[in-house]
Amino acid sequence: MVDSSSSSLGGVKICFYGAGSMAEAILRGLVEAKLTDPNQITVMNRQNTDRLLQLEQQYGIIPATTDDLKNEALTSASIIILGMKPKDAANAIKVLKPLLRPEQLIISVIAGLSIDTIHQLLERKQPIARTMPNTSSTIGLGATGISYSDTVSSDQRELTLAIFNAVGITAIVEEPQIEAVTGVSGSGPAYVYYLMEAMIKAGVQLGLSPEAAKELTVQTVRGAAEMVVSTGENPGDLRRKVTSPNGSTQAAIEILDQFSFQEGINKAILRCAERAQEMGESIRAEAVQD
Ligand SMILES: NC(=O)C1=CN([C@@H]2O[C@H](COP(=O)(O)OP(=O)(O)OC[C@H]3O[C@@H](n4cnc5c(N)ncnc54)[C@H](O)[C@@H]3O)[C@@H](O)[C@H]2O)C=CC1
Ligand SMILES: O=C(O)[C@@H]1CCC=N1
Repeated sequence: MVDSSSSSLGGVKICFYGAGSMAEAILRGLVEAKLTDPNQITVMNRQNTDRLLQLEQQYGIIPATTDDLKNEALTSASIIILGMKPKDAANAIKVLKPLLRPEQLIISVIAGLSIDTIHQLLERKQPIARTMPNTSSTIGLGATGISYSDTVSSDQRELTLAIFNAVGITAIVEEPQIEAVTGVSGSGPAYVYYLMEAMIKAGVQLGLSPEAAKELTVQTVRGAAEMVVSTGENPGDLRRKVTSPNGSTQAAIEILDQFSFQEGINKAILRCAERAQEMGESIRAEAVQD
């Protein structure tokens, strides 16, 4: 089920544990949609205080710059969002373990990290929302897959939806399908940018200025996506409408087929999902080491 509705987060305290690009995309959405008061949001990272102060200046959120402030932020939040890289996750979760109260909701955006591994690292069945957003959340056009542990209450499910619906659309999936979400939409923006890079390069090769090639490419990708949304037609049907028999588009598609374009995309997405699983297994290995 895909959902794009939103509701208010009221006075719920949210702590971003990790303050990188994904954390910023989400907190920016929350603040700009006025879903929560910025002073209900605390942000922390490992050591880059300048980054926290920049986020404070830009969004009005509260930076947790000392160990005491970090501990207080983690202890007092109703929701803790794990936003570190997979390689840093095991250590960060171990630090969190003695500070947590049983009813605090953990939302993870970390690729590959399973609910079971988080439970193992915490040695208890904390409520967990495992999510896979994407960077388009920055402009409110994100696509986020969400799965919940059994211990997440219905209020916590609503809060999770409110957070991610503030930055785009959401789809609730069973946990094993989160890797598929990573393959399709988590990493998906990168495939589209890669396609755009190739289109711009070819345009320049054919004599367009770099600026014109870029503008035409960007508008084409934007227009194509918007056509699917506003007409409700399938991408395949829309493609066929562009493709006149024996015309220039058909000639282009034949070349793409010659280079196994669709197979390439298929294999890329399958490998992406597999890689996410491998990253998750590395974190699990750290969890069982202790
Ligand atoms: N960038 C993307 O397109 C997407 C990323 N993700 C996931 O989001 C997570 C974060 O990715 P980015 O924001 O791109 O990474 P990033 O490198 O921009 O940010 C990571 C943040 O975690 C902090 N951190 C690391 N260890 C910490 C610790 N022990 N305590 C406190 N803070 C700590 C770092 O200081 C930094 O602020 C990753 O796990 C990734 O799998 C999910 C979907 C899309
Ligand atoms: O490349 C990565 O591992 C992350 C996960 C989804 C997008 N970026």
